[in-house]
Amino acid sequence: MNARHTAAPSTDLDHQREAIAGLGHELRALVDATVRTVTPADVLHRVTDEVRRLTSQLTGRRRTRTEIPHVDEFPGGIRMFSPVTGPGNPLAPPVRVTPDGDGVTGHCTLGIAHEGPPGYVHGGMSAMLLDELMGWACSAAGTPAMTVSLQLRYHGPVPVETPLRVHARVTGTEARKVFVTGSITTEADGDRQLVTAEAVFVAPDPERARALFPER
Ligand SMILES: CCCCCCCC/C=C\CCCCCCCC(=O)SCCNC(=O)CCNC(=O)[C@H](O)C(C)(C)COP(=O)(O)OP(=O)(O)OC[C@H]1O[C@@H](n2cnc3c(N)ncnc32)[C@H](O)[C@@H]1OP(=O)(O)O
Repeated sequence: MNARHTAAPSTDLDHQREAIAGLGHELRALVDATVRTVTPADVLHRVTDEVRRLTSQLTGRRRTRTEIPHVDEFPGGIRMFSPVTGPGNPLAPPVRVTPDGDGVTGHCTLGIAHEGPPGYVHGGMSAMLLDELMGWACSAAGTPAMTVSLQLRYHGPVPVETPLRVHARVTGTEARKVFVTGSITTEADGDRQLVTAEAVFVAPDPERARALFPER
C-alpha cells in the first residue's frame, strides 16, 4: 500500500516521515522491478532517462556527511535512512524492530535484490541484519555502542521472499564492552537457526563520541 494514502499525520514531523517512507516504498518497488525485469533494451533506455529526470527533481540543500537528519532520533531511535531499518532507504528491506522479553526482534522479508546464491540471501546481507539488530539490542539495554567484532556462522541458506525473524540480545557487559548474540530464522520455523552471530560492541568514551558524532 502507498504510505501516502494512510491516516492523516498528526505533526509536521510525522508528515515529513510519511513522505520519506512513501518515496522509499516506491523506490523499493522500482529496485525490485529493476532486478527482475527481462524487458528489452529500448524500454530500459527509456526508463533510465525517466529515472534521471526524477532524480534531478530532488534538489535543494543536501545533508552533510555527519549531519543527523531532523527526522531521526539518535542514538537508539528512529533512523529514517538506515540501510537496514530505514523506511526512506530503498536499500533497506526495511526491518521492523520490536522489543521482546530478552532483547529485540526484527521482522522482514528480503527480495531478489538481496540475493547471493539464486533464491537465497547474500551472506553479507545476513551479516548486516544481525549487526544492526545487535546494535539495537545494545541501545535497548541502555548502552548505545559500535561493533568492534562480529562472528557469524551460516548453518543453512536463508530464503528470499520468505518472512524472516532476526533476534538479538545482550548476554553481558564489561566496562564499556557489550557482548551480544543474534540469530536469523524464518517466521515459519523459529526453532531452526539459519545464521547465528556473536559480537562485541563498545560504547565510545564521551570524548570519542563527540569526535565521531560532532552534530549530535
Ligand atoms: C554518546 C553517543 C554514542 C553513540 C554510539 C552509538 C552508535 C550506534 C548508533 C545507532 C545504533 C543502531 C545502529 C546499529 C548499527 C550497527 C552497528 C555498526 O555498524 S557500528 C559501525 C561499525 N563499527 C565501527 O565502525 C567501530 C570502529 N571502532 C571504533 O571506532 C572504536 O573501536 C570505538 C569508538 C568503538 C571504541 O574506541 P574507544 O577508543 O572508545 O575504545 P577502546 O579503548 O579502543 O576499546 C574499549 C574496549 O574495547 C576493547 N576492544 C576493542 N576492539 C575489540 C575487539 N575487536 N574485540 C574485543 N574487544 C575489543 C578494548 O580492548 C577495550 O577493552 P579494555 O577497556 O581494554 O578492557
